[in-house]
Amino acid sequence: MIEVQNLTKSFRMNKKYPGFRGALKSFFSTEYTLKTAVDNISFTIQDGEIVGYIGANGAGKSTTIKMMTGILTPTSGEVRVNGVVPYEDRQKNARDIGVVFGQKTQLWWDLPLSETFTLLRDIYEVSPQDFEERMAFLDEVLELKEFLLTPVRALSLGQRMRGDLAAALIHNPKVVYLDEPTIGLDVVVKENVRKAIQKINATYGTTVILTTHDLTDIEELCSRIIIIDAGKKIYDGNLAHIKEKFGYMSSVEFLTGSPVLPEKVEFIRSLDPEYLELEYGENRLQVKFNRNNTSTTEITRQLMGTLDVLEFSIKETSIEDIVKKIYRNEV
Ligand SMILES: Nc1ncnc2c1ncn2[C@@H]1O[C@H](COP(=O)(O)OP(=O)(O)OP(=O)(O)O)[C@@H](O)[C@H]1O
Repeated sequence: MIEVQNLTKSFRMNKKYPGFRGALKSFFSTEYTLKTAVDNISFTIQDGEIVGYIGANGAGKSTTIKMMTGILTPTSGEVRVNGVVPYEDRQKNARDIGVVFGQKTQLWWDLPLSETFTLLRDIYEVSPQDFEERMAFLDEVLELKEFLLTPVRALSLGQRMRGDLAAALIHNPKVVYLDEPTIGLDVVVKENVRKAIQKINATYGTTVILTTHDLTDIEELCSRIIIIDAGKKIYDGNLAHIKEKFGYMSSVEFLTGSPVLPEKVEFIRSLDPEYLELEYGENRLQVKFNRNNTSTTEITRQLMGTLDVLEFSIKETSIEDIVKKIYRNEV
């Protein structure tokens, strides 16, 4: 079980002054400002859960994960992972967790993947029999065989990510932290990685904490999500509840040859008075609406007549949109 209680992390930063002289002054100054990246967050995660930990850029996700994995010490509050305080007992904690940072590899760059695995086997003191079993399972779910002997630097991004996942799981950890595990991958590899995560969770009851900006990752993997914004927890609950509200949200963007005049487009609100939002930009208009109330075709048809449309595209609902809605207490 993971218990996070009143967790807070503030960073001290040298006060910034403008210009070159200002930069020098900041460098030698003893004045500082405090940035609170994680602000009094509490939650409990049960064994075997897959929890999506989501929020906009800079919301405080990585900082929370770093405290949960023991890389950072909180300013106040506490984390316990199966009774261990990660930043106080880093070695003990490391035996029970696996970590993947999608943006950075933890594999040895010049070694073939297979040697990284044997090194990890020795570091974690995995018995030869357990290692064999584990590798067979990981090969089955992640299809590693074809590139096991390739040096990591020569792997494609998708192969590298599968290798990173396998490396994080060799010692059969009870908890894995996956920070953007599908970032930059193509659709097919994303799907393979998701399937592997599901299978690992189902077979070994591994607890998974997942941060991602990809809504499909969340939909396919997480029954529970925790949403944070500006360091604070703003939602903790069922994904079904969020989907009911936002699963039908859609958005269409128009690029125009001349500026968009609000008085010419505001009439569109009548198609979906409950949800429709208009976002104006320079020669650009974005219309966000609920597909239960109207359709992309209807909106496009009506706006084609009044706007000087060069191009239009349909966009997925983003995490940022959902966070904004929650902030307005619409959930
Ligand atoms: N070492 C640090 N020193 C100062 N500020 C920091 C430090 N690490 C993070 N921050 C700040 O804390 C806030 C939260 O950062 P964090 O990396 O946790 O966000 P995030 O939700 O993971 O964002 P992203 O989705 O972009 O990775 C940001 O404003 C960031 O600039």
